[in-house]
Amino acid sequence: MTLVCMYNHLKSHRTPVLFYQHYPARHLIQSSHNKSNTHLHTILMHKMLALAQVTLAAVSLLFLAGQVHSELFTAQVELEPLFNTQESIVEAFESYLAREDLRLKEIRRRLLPFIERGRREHQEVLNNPISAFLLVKGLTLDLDDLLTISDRKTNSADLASKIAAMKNKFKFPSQEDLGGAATALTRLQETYLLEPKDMAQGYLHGHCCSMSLTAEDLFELGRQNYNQGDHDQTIAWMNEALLRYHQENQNGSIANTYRAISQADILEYLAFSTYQKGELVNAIKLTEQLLEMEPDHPRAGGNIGHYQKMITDRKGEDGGITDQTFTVREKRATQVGWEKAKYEALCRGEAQTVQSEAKCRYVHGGNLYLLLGPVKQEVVHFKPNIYIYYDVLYDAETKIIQELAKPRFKRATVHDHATGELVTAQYRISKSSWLQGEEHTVVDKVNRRIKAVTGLELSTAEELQVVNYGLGGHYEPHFDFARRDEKDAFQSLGTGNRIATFLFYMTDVEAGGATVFPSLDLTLWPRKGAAAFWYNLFEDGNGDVSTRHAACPVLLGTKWVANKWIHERGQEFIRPCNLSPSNAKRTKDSKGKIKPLTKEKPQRVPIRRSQPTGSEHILFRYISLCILSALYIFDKTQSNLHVTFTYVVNVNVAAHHLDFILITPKLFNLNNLWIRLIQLVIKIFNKMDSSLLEPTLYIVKGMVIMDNDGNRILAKYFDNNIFPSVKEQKAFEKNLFAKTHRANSEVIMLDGLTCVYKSNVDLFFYVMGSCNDNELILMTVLHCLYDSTSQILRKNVEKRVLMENLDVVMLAVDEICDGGIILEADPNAICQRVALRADDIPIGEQTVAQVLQTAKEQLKWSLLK
Ligand SMILES: O=C(O)CCC(=O)C(=O)O
Ligand SMILES: [Fe+2]
Repeated sequence: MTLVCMYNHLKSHRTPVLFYQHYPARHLIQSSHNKSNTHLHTILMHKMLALAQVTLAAVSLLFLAGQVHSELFTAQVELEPLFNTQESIVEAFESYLAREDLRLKEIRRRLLPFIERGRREHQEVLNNPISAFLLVKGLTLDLDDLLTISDRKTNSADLASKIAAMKNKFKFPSQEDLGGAATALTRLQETYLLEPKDMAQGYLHGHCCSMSLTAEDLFELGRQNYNQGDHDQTIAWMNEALLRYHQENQNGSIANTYRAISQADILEYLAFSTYQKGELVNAIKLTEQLLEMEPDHPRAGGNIGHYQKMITDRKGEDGGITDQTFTVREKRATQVGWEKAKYEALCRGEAQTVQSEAKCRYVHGGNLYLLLGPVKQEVVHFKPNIYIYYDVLYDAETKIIQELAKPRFKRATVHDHATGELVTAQYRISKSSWLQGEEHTVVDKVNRRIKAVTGLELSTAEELQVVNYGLGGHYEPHFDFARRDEKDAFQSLGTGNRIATFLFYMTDVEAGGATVFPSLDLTLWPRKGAAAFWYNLFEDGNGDVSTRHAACPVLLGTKWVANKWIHERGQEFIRPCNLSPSNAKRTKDSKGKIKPLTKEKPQRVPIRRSQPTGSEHILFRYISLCILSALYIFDKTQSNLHVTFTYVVNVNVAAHHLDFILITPKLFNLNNLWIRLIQLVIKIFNKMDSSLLEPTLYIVKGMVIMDNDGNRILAKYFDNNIFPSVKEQKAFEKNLFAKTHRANSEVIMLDGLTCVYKSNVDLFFYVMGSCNDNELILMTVLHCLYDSTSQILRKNVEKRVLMENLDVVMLAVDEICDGGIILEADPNAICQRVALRADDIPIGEQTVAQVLQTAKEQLKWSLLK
């Protein structure tokens, strides 16, 4: 009976309660609501009543009665206003404390004559009638005054009413928010296998440091775990709470009288969870400790008897579960099943398989927008094909989308299979808004961009959904498409099922928050401005169950995404139905894991045109540059153009695509073809009204050649904004050399620049571009720099020979690139030109500066003739 009673007592906390649930004033309130809590509360009340916490009782009452806002924890942005609330609360308390200080000072002042009289010779006081009068007055009138001042409640009442007034003005979290926030920590702990002892000190998966937790905080987290029936976690948290309690007592950081919990409270949970785990001997030990601390404890004695009886009934067996044979991970897998365990492992960045065929490329999909700025596509998974597109959302657009979404945020819902209704669920913690294309040009632009990149029809797609994840916000494994047995799924829309998902990442997430595909062993880490894309349906219209995916809990930082669910209708000619058996549903193995399709023909990629080959990528980019260059020259001179550029474009307007013809680099007169071309380019630009990526001619930021000690031999920077002084340039070069001279790769990102490099014997060649630039173009420039140097040095690419021919190499650098614009990428052409110049002007007779000046002049005139 006793035991049942205790169990009930503990169980009675299952409903979420305020954080300091044991705070005396709150006990007062709660115990009147909840009879079963009365006993525990009475004990604590006795301890605390002396404090006469009228103020806090009033404030707490206010929270229970007042207006509080729920679900703030479901989106990070919703929590921001709490700082205002907090600030006002601090202000109100500061003013209360100042007035209380004054009051206490006054009491002290009025007490002084009492003390002084007491110190004087008693007879002396009595001999003086004035002093004697004051003695009498002191213990009558003055005492009354003192008591009145001591009992003055105006300050606390004022504080309470001030805070009461705040409820209409500021946002306050609700009990549900508190529960949600605590559950979030538990979720993070489970998913990322965090240790309570690390979390207690403010460590999150190696990320330091949030605020460390007090014994009361730790106790509350333990209690939350208890309420969820997780006794291992309860024990872990309560042990930490106990430890912290002792530390705090030792260093006197919390006044004992004001403590919201006692050691006995912690021990009670600890003992009971230990019992729940079946570890009876330990449970007895803990309960005995509890009894030592509180000999009158109402349940402890009875429980010990009960545990002992259980041990006797089991003939001395403890009944404890020996967990030692399992690792934490194995145990978790047995607790939560295959899929969740895999999901969590992928969230931690474990268990990923990188497909060897995965590769990056530039694609345009035959789309006019993308021809001028092809998108960077990475195929991160084949069958099903999952793509990442980089730099497809600008920061400025992200900001606007966030601002549009915020005022309309609603808690994200899920589709209830059984009822067909949209409901909120613990397994999806975020807030979202839907944005229509018509409401803002940015939304419209983004929609058109999705259409351009995917090649799919968007008129039947859902609106753009913008999502902000909350505390530990996540979305457990789910399908984006509706299963056949789902009631009412998308039927009312009349647009068919969700054929594909396009998911923008609007933030980088500091830790956690990945998108994972448990069946595919695939983790996608959010990268600001990038987007993931995949088909949810096979070509026969059946759902592809291997696309089941999840959003991992956000461990640190902020996660915003925006997704577009594209529907079947309208895609009939773009992605025609295919009933081939290779599109049959995938099957699962005994563990529930999706079996890979062995003979399936490759799924159609979302790009309608044939994929460009490696050299074509570079070509596309050059073409766009050429078109722009043509415009640039056109702009400068208005007529009579002479063009020095390498590539000429022949435009096939009728077919709505551009065919490119390579023509040898020679000066030639502008003829009809060029005029037509320029007219067409203007037309395309008009049509585009905004290009996908803003192409620029100023691609190269700098070129450097260093020796194998990292000393600069030749350096040229084209953008003064990046490194305004030589000192900064040299610091950058030092860093660049340190990072690259031993690395076995050819490209790195440094100080926001993409740097491609190549080394030979005792020389290092570098070409730098901005981080948005196409590495392939930078690579081409690098190869041109290297190959022309090699030709100039007659294949002796070494420091000594280079120093002897430095002037000619400098000329070559100028021929390759002027002010950041690439002029030529063909080493043969470069060598021809520098040879010409070098012969023309006997270099020995001029300074290098003069040579360069002349070279520049010539180039300028050849451009603007
Ligand atoms: O946020 C993510 O990473 C995935 C979101 C998602 O799967 C969804 O909203 O359906
Ligand atoms: Fe999804």
